[in-house]
Amino acid sequence: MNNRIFRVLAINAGATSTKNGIFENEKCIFQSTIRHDYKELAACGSIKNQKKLRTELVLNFVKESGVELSSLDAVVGRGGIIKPLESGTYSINDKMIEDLSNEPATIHASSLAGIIAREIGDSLGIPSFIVDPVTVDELCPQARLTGIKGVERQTIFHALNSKAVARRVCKKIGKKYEESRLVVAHMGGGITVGAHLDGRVVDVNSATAGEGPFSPERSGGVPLFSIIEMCYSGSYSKVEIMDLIVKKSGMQMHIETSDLRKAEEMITGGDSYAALVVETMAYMVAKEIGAMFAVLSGRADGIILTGGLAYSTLFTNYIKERVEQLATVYMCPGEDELLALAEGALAVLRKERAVKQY
Ligand SMILES: Nc1ncnc2c1ncn2[C@@H]1O[C@H](COP(=O)(O)OP(=O)(O)O)[C@@H](O)[C@H]1O
Ligand SMILES: CCCC(=O)OP(=O)(O)O
Repeated sequence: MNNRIFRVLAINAGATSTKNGIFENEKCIFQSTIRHDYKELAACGSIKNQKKLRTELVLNFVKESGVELSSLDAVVGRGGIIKPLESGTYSINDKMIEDLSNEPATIHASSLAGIIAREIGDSLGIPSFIVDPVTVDELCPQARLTGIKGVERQTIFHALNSKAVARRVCKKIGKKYEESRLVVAHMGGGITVGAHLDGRVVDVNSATAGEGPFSPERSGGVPLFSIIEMCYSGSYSKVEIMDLIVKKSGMQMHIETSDLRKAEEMITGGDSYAALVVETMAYMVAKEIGAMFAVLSGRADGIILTGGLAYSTLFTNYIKERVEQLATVYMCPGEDELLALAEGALAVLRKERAVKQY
């Protein structure tokens, strides 16, 4: 049974991209990364309304691959903002679809991958899964409490890739992930920096809740009173404020692009404000790494820089300058999300791992 070759379609909807892969067992036989123009997505009006565009892109991808849809054994998508849960592979059931279709899931594109995976899976009569969604919750009690009783922190972060690259680095340095201490900074459309202690992410800034560094399109932590003033100014609806924090702020608000490559071109062209914005984003990542280093009591086996922004030497050099005294910095540019999704689905198809129910 385990010698069988399984074909899996993996879908990863990110804030600025749609990434797809077709796997034959662990081997990726066809892959694509579609980087969306900010205006193309904005024209859809809402994340929900991006579903048609992104579904068409996934189906075109399969068509171009030459792989028959009917030859697939499973479809797996990146999970979105659903209820907090433990790490693992989950079957996409009706309750999950309901939660992926409603607030707060609808503020981030990751929810679309699960919805699209289920639709394609159902149309083919094959199972659909999500793996390590963005709401994997392993926070230590001290990371959960806030200064306002009843207001607790919730993890919304790049769980899938952060854990996948942490495992990869552990393999390289001859450690078990379950016995390691790492700081992992995932830097994409959103930026999250987590403290991984013995295989659990015990603290991490939320990607969407106005915490941590600003990112290509998120505000990160901002002075609360200024936001309260904006909320009561009469100039913004609730949705507009949330959109500002999650989709329309950060680097993009400052210099009108969420594409770091374009920002680098601006800097090369002599734009000193673009230079300040990019350097500040890196400064904030370094500051968050320092905070997570403290969470690990000042002892870490390494610091990992990953995500699309980690391709930029300019950006990562700014970070390294400030943190390389703390621990060895490992570079894992891009992400391992498609492979991690496929692996999660394969483990269930091979009955090596029990599928979890939402
Ligand atoms: N080669 C590169 N050099 C510099 N920046 C890059 C490169 N590739 C991607 N990026 C930047 O990484 C960011 C997107 O990261 P990514 O992890 O793909 O995001 P998401 O998954 O949120 O869509 C964008 O700002 C993009 O411009
Ligand atoms: C919602 C948490 C993960 C996240 O921010 O993903 P992107 O960087 O793909 O937007």
